[in-house]
Amino acid sequence: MDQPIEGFSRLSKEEKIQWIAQRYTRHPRQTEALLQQYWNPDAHLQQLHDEFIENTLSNFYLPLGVAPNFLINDRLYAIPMAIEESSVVAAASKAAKFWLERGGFRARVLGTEKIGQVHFLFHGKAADLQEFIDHIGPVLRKDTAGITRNMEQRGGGIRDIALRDKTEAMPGYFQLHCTFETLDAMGANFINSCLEQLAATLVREAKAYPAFQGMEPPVEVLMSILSNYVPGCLVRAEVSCPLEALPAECGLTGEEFARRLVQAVAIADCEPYRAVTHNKGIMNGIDAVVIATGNDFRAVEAGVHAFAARSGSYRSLTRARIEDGQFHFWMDVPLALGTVGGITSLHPLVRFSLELLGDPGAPELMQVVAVAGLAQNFAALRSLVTVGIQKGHMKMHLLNILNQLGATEAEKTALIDHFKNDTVSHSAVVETLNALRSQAL
Ligand SMILES: CC(C)(COP(=O)([O-])OP(=O)([O-])OC[C@H]1O[C@@H](n2cnc3c(N)ncnc32)[C@H](O)[C@@H]1OP(=O)([O-])[O-])[C@@H](O)C(=O)NCCC(=O)NCCSC(=O)C[C@@](C)(O)CC(=O)[O-]
Ligand SMILES: NC(=O)C1=CN([C@@H]2O[C@H](COP(=O)(O)OP(=O)(O)OC[C@H]3O[C@@H](n4cnc5c(N)ncnc54)[C@H](O)[C@@H]3O)[C@@H](O)[C@H]2O)C=CC1
Repeated sequence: MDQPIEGFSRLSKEEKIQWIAQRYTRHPRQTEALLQQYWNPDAHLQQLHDEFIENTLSNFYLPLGVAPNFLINDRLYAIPMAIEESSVVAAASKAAKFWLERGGFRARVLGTEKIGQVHFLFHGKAADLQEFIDHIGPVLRKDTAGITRNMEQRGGGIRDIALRDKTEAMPGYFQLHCTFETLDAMGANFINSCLEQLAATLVREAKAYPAFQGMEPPVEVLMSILSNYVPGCLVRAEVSCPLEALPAECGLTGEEFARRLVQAVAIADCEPYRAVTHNKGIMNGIDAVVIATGNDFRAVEAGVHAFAARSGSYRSLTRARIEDGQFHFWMDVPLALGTVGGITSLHPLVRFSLELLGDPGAPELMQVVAVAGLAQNFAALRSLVTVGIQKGHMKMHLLNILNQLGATEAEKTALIDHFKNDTVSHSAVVETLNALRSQAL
């Protein structure tokens, strides 16, 4: 019977690789060579990357691309994008060019409020609890002063601490629902440190509170954790142009093109099956920049999709309308991002990405990321309501297919030329490559 391993975390990286390769792979020597092939030759740099996570075996390459020509609030950006999917960077680049010629993107931060909660049980009267929380308010602030001092000096800190009664959802369940300002930090560690101190103060003061004597325990804290749902940490990205400035594509007038875009967004707003893919396309843009700048894309994804469902059904993140001869297209999206903290100062390519963006603060990065998402959605919808997604997407995917087939550089050049005017499909590429190879025999 397969045996588990004890003390894996204490093995050296080489020992970990050896055990994994021998235990789980068909050709252990080749596995070891493969994992070592992806190590960086600079041992110091490799150690830095090893230490980002636990049980590191190797590095996992993700392409880092760039989309130039993004005019955002009258400033030109080249946006770094880390993503494995073909056509995403091309689509963003094409959308950037399109709107560059039409006044560019506008973006503005609507709020930067972060959320954290202490989840606890209390089985007395809610009114008594509210009186108690009001009573210990100054102590809650005093006990967290050591944690919040520097953040407050920067203008941030704990904004509010409020009792929330959740007993209708679960007997005895109450929250300290807290709001924070964390400036250029995403703030998870700062918020969680504050919450754990608030919880300790809550328990300590409840035990000493006269009205709670005899309650054992008066308060039971279950969890102290930030929320990744941040509807108050919101940024708006938008574009607009006169209908006549829209391209007459595929025989459509600019107005007909705009109408189809508005209808495509309306479908994503009323049909969840479409909304999920519509928003996935937006996240192609958002995640690529979030990853390139060393931010936590899991936190962003969870919060954005919760926001898309805030009405009670899952809907489009973007909006579109035609008004007074103008096409308007925009998105409000919650983004808790950091330009300090996490790995933002550690990872050399993250530092490159932030430098590429002009070393923005978190509010400016929020705007760039939101614009990348809006641009991605525009590019996808522009294809979907005209020539279809496959023409462009598969044109970009062609190289992946040719690499899968082991095409030579000469064969790649010939087939890229061949498919300039034909829609790429895997079977068509195989047939064309085989015909080319049989001619060469
Ligand atoms: C793919 C394109 C851009 C081709 O578009 P095209 O018209 O064939 O490209 P082009 O050769 O005319 O070039 C126009 C511009 O596109 C960009 N571009 C063009 N080619 C490249 C390239 N090789 N490398 C870098 N950039 C490229 C670049 O900006 C270029 O300008 P230039 O640099 O020449 O001055 C277009 O068809 C497009 O935007 N399609 C949409 C593709 C897309 O949305 N991809 C996302 C993945 S599909 C998905 O997951 C999302 C989706 C669709 O499911 C979301 C949804 O359902 O809503
Ligand atoms: N559920 C979640 O989203 C969770 C995420 N994380 C991780 O937490 C990390 C982010 O945590 P943070 O507290 O943001 O990072 P952090 O703790 O690494 O750094 C933030 C600190 O930077 C300092 N700082 C310096 N200049 C600042 C400025 N201008 N503005 C604000 N702070 C400044 C402050 O001391 C601040 O507390 C991410 O890597 C994330 O993956 C951790 C736990 C949970």
